Amino acid sequence: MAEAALDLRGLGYRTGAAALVEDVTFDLHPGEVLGLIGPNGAGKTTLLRLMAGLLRPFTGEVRLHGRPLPDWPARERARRMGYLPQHFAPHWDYTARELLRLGLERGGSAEGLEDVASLHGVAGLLERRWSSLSGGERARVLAASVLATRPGVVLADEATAALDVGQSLALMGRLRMAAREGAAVAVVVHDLNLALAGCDRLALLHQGRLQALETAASLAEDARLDAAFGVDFVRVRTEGGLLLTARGGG
Ligand SMILES: Nc1ncnc2c1ncn2[C@@H]1O[C@H](COP(=O)(O)OP(=O)(O)OP(=O)(O)O)[C@@H](O)[C@H]1O
Repeated sequence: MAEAALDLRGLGYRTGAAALVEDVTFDLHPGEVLGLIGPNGAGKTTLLRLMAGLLRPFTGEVRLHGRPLPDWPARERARRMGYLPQHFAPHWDYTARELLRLGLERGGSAEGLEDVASLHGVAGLLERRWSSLSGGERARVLAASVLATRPGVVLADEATAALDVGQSLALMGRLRMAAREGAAVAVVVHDLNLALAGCDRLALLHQGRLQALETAASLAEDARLDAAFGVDFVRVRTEGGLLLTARGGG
């Protein structure tokens, strides 16, 4: 496998006495889409923010292309990493065009704005102000402004949460496209079937700890999934792979 784009070693984070992330170690490789899954409060957002360098770990470290994150000049790091937050509110009521332009400038990209908008399915929204966009439209514009710069590492926190099923699949497709072009992608996904369909490997977090890190197909069969979510999953075999459906709380 290619050299890691991001490597996490013994990563830990706490507030007061509570450990939000504990002893997490894994590599994220160019060309892969890694899904971060786990129940509410498992530590997925905290882990993603540690990976993005937005939080400083209490233990361990994150390295980007072999170099510790704090050693990267902020601008260089921002150019190499695209971060899609769970919640985003711009400081100003920008139009989608302005947000896309800001994204392209931040990434030092020479790509044409109209081309990028078409590629990401937001050409029809360019003149709309942020305040006028629906939740799903905002998510699409935000994703476009981050992916437009073709960052080498893409970290997306529940980027599909506000999207309908078609748009969710389309966004997962764009993350896949970024990976094919060489990006290392980590995405927090709540919809397990979307995660199974769209990710190469899945990292299962529970109570701040990495419970499993396996191929999506393998984790789908793993009883640790049921244990983490407190659910007996029914596994339905289809031509496209396993589908998970929940039987009820344990
Ligand atoms: N600043 C903070 N102070 C105290 N506790 C926090 C803080 N930030 C997060 N937590 C707690 O840490 C745990 C992990 O939070 P995190 O947002 O990382 O979980 P998550 O897996 O992303 O959850 P969800 O699926 O609900 O979005 C939660 O119990 C949360 O309440």
